[in-house]
Amino acid sequence: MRKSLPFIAFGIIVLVALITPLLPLPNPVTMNIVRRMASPSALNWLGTDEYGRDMLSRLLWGARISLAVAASTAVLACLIGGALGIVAGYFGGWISAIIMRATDVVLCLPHLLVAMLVVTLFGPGLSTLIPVLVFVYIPSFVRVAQVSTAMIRPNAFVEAVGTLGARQFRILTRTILPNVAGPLLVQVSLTASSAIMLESGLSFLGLGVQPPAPSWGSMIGNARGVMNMAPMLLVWPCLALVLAVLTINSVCDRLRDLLDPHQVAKAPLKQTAAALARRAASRVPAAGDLVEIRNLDLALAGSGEPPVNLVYGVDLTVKEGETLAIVGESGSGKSLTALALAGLLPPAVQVVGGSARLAGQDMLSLPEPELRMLRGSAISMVFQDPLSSLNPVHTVGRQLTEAILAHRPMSNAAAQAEAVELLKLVGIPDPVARARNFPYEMSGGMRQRVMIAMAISNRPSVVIADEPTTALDVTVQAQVLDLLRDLKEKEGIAMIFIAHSLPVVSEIADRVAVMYSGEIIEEGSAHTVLRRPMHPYTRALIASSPEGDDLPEGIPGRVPPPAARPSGCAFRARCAYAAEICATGHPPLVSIGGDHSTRCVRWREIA
Ligand SMILES: Nc1ncnc2c1ncn2[C@@H]1O[C@H](COP(=O)(O)OP(=O)(O)OP(=O)(O)O)[C@@H](O)[C@H]1O
Repeated sequence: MRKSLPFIAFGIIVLVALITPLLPLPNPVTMNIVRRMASPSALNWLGTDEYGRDMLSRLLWGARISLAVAASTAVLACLIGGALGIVAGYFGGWISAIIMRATDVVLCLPHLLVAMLVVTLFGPGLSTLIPVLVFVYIPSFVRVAQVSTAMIRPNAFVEAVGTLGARQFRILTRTILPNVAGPLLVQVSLTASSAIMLESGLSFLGLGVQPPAPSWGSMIGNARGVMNMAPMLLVWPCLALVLAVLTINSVCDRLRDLLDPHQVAKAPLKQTAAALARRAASRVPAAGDLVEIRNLDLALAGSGEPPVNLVYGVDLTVKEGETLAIVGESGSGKSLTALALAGLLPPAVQVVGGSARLAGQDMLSLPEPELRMLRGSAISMVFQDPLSSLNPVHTVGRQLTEAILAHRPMSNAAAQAEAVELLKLVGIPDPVARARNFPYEMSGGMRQRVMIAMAISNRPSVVIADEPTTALDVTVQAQVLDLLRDLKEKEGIAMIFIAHSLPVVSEIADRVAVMYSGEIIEEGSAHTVLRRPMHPYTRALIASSPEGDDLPEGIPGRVPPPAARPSGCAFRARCAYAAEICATGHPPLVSIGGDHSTRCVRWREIA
């Protein structure tokens, strides 16, 4: 309820502004000199102004103008600035240079002075005010959209859509736009509250909404002259202004929280978080599966387009204390499968079927607030790049302390002591001094240890480690793998370990699932899959990163893009064992003894 309060308050403000013409209020511009500056009464609930006009009526009609100016300014600036920013971020080069330099120039101009100049030249009124406000707010949208697009542009999925022959316009609108919509939406709400302030400032100076039309700014300006005799005339419009801006800012904060699934739960949720985590833990069937992913189908949904399947019918289970490794080349669907379990799928990717249960709780049907409480407490993640996952402006000790306090109510001092213990547990020497370091003061290996400490800080039942050693050099890789293995043995935490290379997972995994082109093609105990691989793709993966002095053998070709997945076996175009039968029908995942299964129809010949 507390979380939806800003939306409720905003909804009430908008509703009241919309129905103002229907309310039985006195005309906001009709003067009544006899009742000048009258005190509040049954006739005029908030009294009258210096011309005898009803204050309540003027406030509500003024709200309509303020909100209309704010909404049209924010939407128009978002459309123009967002489009320019996406184009600049996507194409880069001279196009970006021109757009961004022009943006810099506009940003250098003081908003209020530009608005005053234009309004003075072209005359006051809404038809001048709105375009000038749109002009001064466009640059902030350009910047947000440009930065977000430039960050998404290098991702494999953007290139994949391009290689399918999609036109630039389609890539921009269907692939990039859904990924930058979140930050743009937050900017819309920020701009709306800022535009209300600017409009009021201009109206106060007599350059905005023209009398006798009511506007909060002009009401403040008029009340200033009579504030000695009727101070409340100044209070009401100021109060309306403060309330509207505060409400829009709170909506903006909530939007940011809702649109950023990586945010951890805030302090008020501590009790519920702990309760949920306990509830989740208590649901674990005695010797049952902690994680149970069944028939998971994920797709890239474009408006009006048939969805492109990215992950097909994935079935996976992880028992308590067990480590499951998901292995495969880039683009095989490993990360999306794990992200679905954590409720962290990118906005463009949708669940089209199946379930992903953690301790019996279907994570795909949980609302975001509950998911957020479980993240960090029942399930946590270690990402590939610790530098971008750690906040550069806080010490690692503080970040660890906050991670603990977000889920467990305790004193700050106790959380700090626990943070130091955690640093010690993950093998960081001199943990008390290291807790005071900023992330940039640590080596890559140290930072990854901090990330691991953070992931286990609330004793989750399962940790997802998404290529945690890829960004590290070989020696440090081995140390981090040793640490994860130790933690798994000492703490009994289950783990889903995502990797490209099979030898890496041989160190740590109990079971291995090999993924190719969105589906599992082989699964079994780590020992069996590594010693007796029964799918040519698994064999090729092992040969591509051999142990010892053997030379690696590259796998010819590349993973087919999701929209161009061939019929039959998806690996057949790259497979040395491919035969006619591989092109007919989709090969099922068949059990070939014990818990070992493969999707290769020719596994007997391979054996
Ligand atoms: N936000 C997204 N929008 C559109 N497509 C996406 C998105 N994220 C992933 N994909 C696509 O989904 C498919 C599977 O991606 P996923 O990241 O799960 O692969 P992966 O095996 O984990 O690869 P990597 O090892 O590179 O992380 C890829 O084709 C990828 O391009």
